[in-house]
Amino acid sequence: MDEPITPTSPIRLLLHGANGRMGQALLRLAAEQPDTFTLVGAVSRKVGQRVIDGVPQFASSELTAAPECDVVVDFSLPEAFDGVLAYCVEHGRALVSGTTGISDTQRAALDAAGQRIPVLWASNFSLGVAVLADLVERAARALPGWDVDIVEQHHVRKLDAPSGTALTLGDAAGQGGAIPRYASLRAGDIVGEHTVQFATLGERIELTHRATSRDIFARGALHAAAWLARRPPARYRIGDLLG
Ligand SMILES: NC(=O)C1=CN([C@@H]2O[C@H](COP(=O)(O)OP(=O)(O)OC[C@H]3O[C@@H](n4cnc5c(N)ncnc54)[C@H](OP(=O)(O)O)[C@@H]3O)[C@@H](O)[C@H]2O)C=CC1
Ligand SMILES: O=C(O)C1=N[C@H](C(=O)O)C[C@H](O)C1
Repeated sequence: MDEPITPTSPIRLLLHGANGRMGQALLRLAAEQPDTFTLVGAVSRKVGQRVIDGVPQFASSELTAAPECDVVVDFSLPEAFDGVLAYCVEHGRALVSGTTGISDTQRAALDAAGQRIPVLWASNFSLGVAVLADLVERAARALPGWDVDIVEQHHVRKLDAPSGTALTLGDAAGQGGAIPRYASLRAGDIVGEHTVQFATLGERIELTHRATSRDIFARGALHAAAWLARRPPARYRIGDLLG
């Protein structure tokens, strides 16, 4: 039987996508907060079962062999997403996911999972982007008929386009009545940049967010994990977390 969770016991965290760029940032930052988190496992596609720096490693095909946890944090790829979501629903684990490029069917599965487990998915866990989305909606509402274009730039290894954040900003513009267009650039090691441009004859507004470190996303996701771990089942949004 699970140990009772008290506010003083660390949250048992299972990391899915641990070998990746985000996974490595999450491992480092979670390990720096031993009073808040106990890392019970790190899951990636290629590893077998072994222990690195005190953290048991599991291949995604062995997910069910991972120890019990209070929350799973997932930053992987769309092809890995169904497996981790099914695991969380079946085993009653809370899920924080930042995996982008997921399909409409996968989004619907997230909604359905909210009936059974606490689940929070966000395309971007930085505070700055949450504020930007709010600004974009207000600007779109205040500027009817203006052209709205969203330009996103990321590192060359990013697979999905437009980025999840660009689509979220597009939704915000849509809430304000705009029909946005998207442009994507892949260059060098850019962590993540998003510009929303509002243009009409004779004038132009640009709202830009630049991420220079993945730690902002990892910190936001860990904050979300600590918040979500002890909540009742529901499909939560980042706005619920930020109030
Ligand atoms: N919401 C947010 O704030 C942010 C979201 N992201 C998103 O997070 C995701 C990860 O980004 P990033 O870390 O840069 O990507 P990486 O490619 O560096 O890492 C992906 C990870 O997923 C694992 N993986 C891939 N396929 C499978 C599979 N079939 N089963 C299990 N695990 C698998 C990889 O394992 P292995 O290495 O063994 O192949 C790796 O650990 C992306 O979708 C990205 O867009 C990124 C930054 C911020
Ligand atoms: O893949 C990335 O790197 C990022 N992905 C997220 C997205 O698709 O918006 C968030 C951030 O921009 C970095």
